[in-house]
Order: sequence, then structure tokens, then C-alpha cells
Amino acid sequence: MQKVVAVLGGGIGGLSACHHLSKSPNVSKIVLLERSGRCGGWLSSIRRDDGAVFEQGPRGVRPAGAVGRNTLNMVSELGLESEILPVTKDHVASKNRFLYVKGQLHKMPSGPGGVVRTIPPFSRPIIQSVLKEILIRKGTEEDESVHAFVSRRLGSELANIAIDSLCRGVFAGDSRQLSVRSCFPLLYEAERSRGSIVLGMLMGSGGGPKVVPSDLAKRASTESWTQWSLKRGMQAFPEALEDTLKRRERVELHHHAKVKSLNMNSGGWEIKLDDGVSLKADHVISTLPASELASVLPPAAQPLLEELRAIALVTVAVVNLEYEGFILPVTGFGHLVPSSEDPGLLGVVYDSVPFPQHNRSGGLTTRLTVMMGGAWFEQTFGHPDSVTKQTLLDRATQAVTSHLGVNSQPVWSYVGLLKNCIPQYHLGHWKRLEKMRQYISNHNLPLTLAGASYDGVSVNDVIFSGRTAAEGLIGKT
Ligand SMILES: Cc1cc2nc3c(=O)[nH]c(=O)nc-3n(C[C@H](O)[C@H](O)[C@H](O)COP(=O)(O)OP(=O)(O)OC[C@H]3O[C@@H](n4cnc5c(N)ncnc54)[C@H](O)[C@@H]3O)c2cc1C
Ligand SMILES: C=Cc1c2[nH]c(c1C)Cc1[nH]c(c(CCC(=O)O)c1C)Cc1[nH]c(c(C)c1CCC(=O)O)Cc1[nH]c(c(C)c1C=C)C2
Repeated sequence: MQKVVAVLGGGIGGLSACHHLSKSPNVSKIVLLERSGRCGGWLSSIRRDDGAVFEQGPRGVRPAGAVGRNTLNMVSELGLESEILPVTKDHVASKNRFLYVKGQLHKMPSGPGGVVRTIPPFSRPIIQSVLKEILIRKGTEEDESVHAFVSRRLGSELANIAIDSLCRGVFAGDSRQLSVRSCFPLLYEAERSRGSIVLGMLMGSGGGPKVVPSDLAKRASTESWTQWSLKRGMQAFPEALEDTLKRRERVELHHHAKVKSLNMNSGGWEIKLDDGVSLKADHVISTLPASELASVLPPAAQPLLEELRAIALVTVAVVNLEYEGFILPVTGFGHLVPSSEDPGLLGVVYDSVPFPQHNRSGGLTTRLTVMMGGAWFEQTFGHPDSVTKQTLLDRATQAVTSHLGVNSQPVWSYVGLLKNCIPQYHLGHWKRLEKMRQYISNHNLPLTLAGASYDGVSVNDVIFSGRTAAEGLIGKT
């Protein structure tokens, strides 16, 4: 039987689900419902008339692994190859990342030389912790916080400085609350299967999905890319996907279509929108943030709603800054700040280093992005609705001055307040997912969960979740 499928949310996850659904003749209609006036969700690029591009959301995508290849395959299908801006392994942005500790920038140890010597801010060579790790007994917990896991296996110094910062630089979250099993499944699996992170990394897991690489994905591997962006910014990706979907007969894309309620109706769903319009669908793929989905599902699904509501989100202030000339004292991807140094200041990305092509044409400039808040937003700035843009801008420029010794003022700036933008996979997230999917299956709900709230927050993970959701309905594409 041919099905009508509604996809809720037009972020990169929802667009990916539509893209894969639209390949199947067994779907009679695909309806994408997006609350705002444009698709793309957090993929949002500011494009100035002088050619400068600033990212408010993701600024680089990793090409590695099955999910990285899957994204590049989609880039290829959309005909975006000529738009790609790759960053290769030998680029300074791939080699240099910094930590800001006790008022100083430190290059993160990398390569053999970096692990055998004592490199501040660490008090002993990393190799010592790595060698000891192999001998440490396997944990017995079903889940553990990222901080507890790393403290146990690699010692408290690496947990307090390196892993605390890493969690801020990926989840804008607190390593003491985040789940190792859900946030870093490879580390968790390495301990489970090989008894050690180090051995697991050396021997590999051999598992994971298989994705046949396109020529573009092969090129990324041959040329050793570490990340990529697009000439017109990351937003060009959802724009190209949307343009392609618009040309497909069975796809309907609706902007300004905020889903207000979902109710079961003769084996399918009746979907009501904010403006009073209602429509029917045989199946729903939701890529809405989990708590938003909870607010539109019927109260009868209480056990499911409780689990969905428990997946918290954090708010991040993203401040793009442009300076005249090259003002950085160091060069690399950027620096992270551990929570012990300054809880509210997560880190600074040196955007002009990996992607100078996004600088304004003519004249030398430096583009930086300061990220603030995350799990520490409220304790630092108060409620997101009451903080002013000027407060955020002042805090960001002060950080650039104190961390990087930059005394000039930016010639241009943009302050974005990204409310509830990154889901937090807290301890026990895996159990929550199991309960939710069990509930959906036991109650025969024609509902699939996809998007950043569940199985990974990166652009690659979210795109793959859209594909998996579609394939769960129509089979492999
Ligand atoms: C500041 C920042 C930096 C990041 N950096 C990186 C990076 O460098 N690399 C990387 O890989 N990833 C990065 N990410 C993560 C990645 O961008 C996101 O996880 C991903 O874009 C989420 O996609 P999504 O489709 O799941 O959700 P969203 O983008 O949140 O899309 C959901 C959509 O649903 C819509 N919606 C919400 N409620 C309703 C409703 N009731 N009815 C209809 N529509 C609704 C929203 O308007 C939105 O468009 C970053 C994220 C942020 C915030
Ligand atoms: C300071 C805050 C943040 C910065 N980026 C993000 C936040 C919250 C969001 C983010 N960054 C990355 C991802 C995707 C992860 C993936 O699995 O691909 C997300 C959601 C990429 C990333 N950025 C940093 C690291 C270590 C990673 C992981 C992947 C990789 O190794 O490339 C480091 C980093 N992020 C930020 C800064 C300032 C920074 C500094 C070194 C900004």
C-alpha cells in the first residue's frame, strides 16, 4: 500500500528523511512541516554583500567514517562538489587546537612527540596515562558520566582539562552529566569489547554501518580531509536539498507550518497546525527536538512524553566577530576553555584559519566566533529571554582581548542567541531511547524518532538518522 508520510521539522534531519523517502515509489506523498520561514534549522550562514560568510551554527563537517561518507554521498547527489571547501590533514587548522588554562593558551598535544613529553597544562606525559589505561579493569556500570569514565581510565587531570573541554566543544555540555555510552559510543564500546580504550582504538571495532563511498567520499579519503565546508556556507547544503525536493512531484514542503498537535486517527495521524489547518498521514517521522515532540503528542502517550521531556537542551550564544588584519597570536582551529577556568565561556573558533575563503574579498581580515553559555548559560547570564545582545557582545570581545591579547575592536559583529540548540545526552540516555522505542512498538504507533535528540548531534549523525528513519519505512535506498 502506498503511504502518506509527514516529516516534522525542516532541519537537516527532516530534509534528509524526505530525500530518502522521495526515492521510493511506495510513498504516495511526503509532507514536510517546518515551523519557520526557511529550512535548514541550525545550519544558518550569514552572507554579506562583500563576500564574507559567517556561520551561526555548524562550520565544518567531518568526512570520516560511514556517516561522514554518507553525507558526502548526498553532497555529490546534490551536485555540490564544486562548492566544497576541504581542509586537509596537513593544514594548520587540523594540527593545532588550543586549550586556555590558567590564563594561557596551550597547544593540545598531538603526534608522537606530543604524547611522550610533558606538555603544559598537563603535569606528566600523556603516554603514561595511556599505558596505564591498558591495565585498568573493565567497568561494570551500564553507563557512566563521561567525566567518571575518563577519570577512572585515564586519570583526573585528563578528565578535568581535556575531556571537560571536549564535551564543551561538541555538546556545549557538562562532562559530569553527559553519558559516555551515548556521547562517545566508540570509547564505551572499546572498553566493553577490548577491555581498554587504547586497545579498542588500535584494534578497531569492525562494526558499524556500511556506506559505499561516492567519488567525492573517495577523494576525501585519498586527500586526507579532516573537515569541509561550502563556498556559500553550510546553509547552502539544506538550500540545495530543498531545491531538489521541490522538483519532486510527490513532495510537499510547507514553511510557517508549526505542528500544534498529533492525534491517532484510524491507524494513522491527524496533524493540526498552529493556523488551524489539519492534515492526515499514515506515518510520522519526527525530527523535532524531543521536548517539542512531547508538547504535540496526545496526553494518552504519557510514558513516552515523560521520556521525551527528560532530554534536555542547552542554549548557546554565538558571537561572530570580524577584525581588520591578521590579529591572532597563534594559528589553528581555535581554543576551548575548561569549565574550571571560566564556566560561561566555552571557546573561540578561529574561522579565518580553516576557511579563509569566507573572508570578505579584498583586504586582510580575521573572523572569529566566540561560543558561550551551554550547560552554564543560566548561571552565567541569567534567563536567555532577559540577557541583552550588548552583554553577550561585551563578554565575547573581552574574551578575545584577554585570551588572545587582541586590543583592537571588531569592525563588524553579529550576536546570535541559539535557544535550546543542542540536546544533552545525560546519564541513562540509552535506557530512555530503549523505553521510548519499546513504547512506540508496543502501541503500534506509526511514529519514527529522528534528528539530533536521539543518536548523535553532529550534522553527519543527524543526516544518517533521517536516512535510517526513511529506510525503516521503505527499505534500503
Ligand atoms: C552553535 C552550533 C554549532 C554546531 N557545530 C557543529 C559542527 O561544527 N559540526 C557538526 O557536525 N555539527 C554541529 N552542530 C550540530 C548540528 O548543527 C545540529 O545538531 C543539527 O543541525 C540538528 O539538526 P536537526 O534537523 O536534528 O534539528 P534542527 O536543526 O533543530 O531542526 C528542527 C527543525 O524543526 C523545526 N520545528 C521545531 N518545532 C516545530 C514544530 N512544532 N512544528 C514544525 N517545525 C518545528 C525547527 O524550526 C527546525 O527547523 C552545531 C550546532 C550548534 C547549535
Ligand atoms: C565551544 C563550543 C562549540 C564549538 N563547536 C560546537 C560547540 C558546542 C559544536 C560542535 N563541534 C563539533 C561538532 C560535531 C562533532 C562530530 O562528531 O563531528 C559539534 C556538534 C566538532 C568539533 N569541534 C571541536 C571538536 C574536538 C570537535 C569534534 C570533532 C573533531 O575532532 O573535529 C573543537 C572545538 N569546537 C569549538 C571550538 C572553539 C573548538 C576548539 C578547539 C566550538
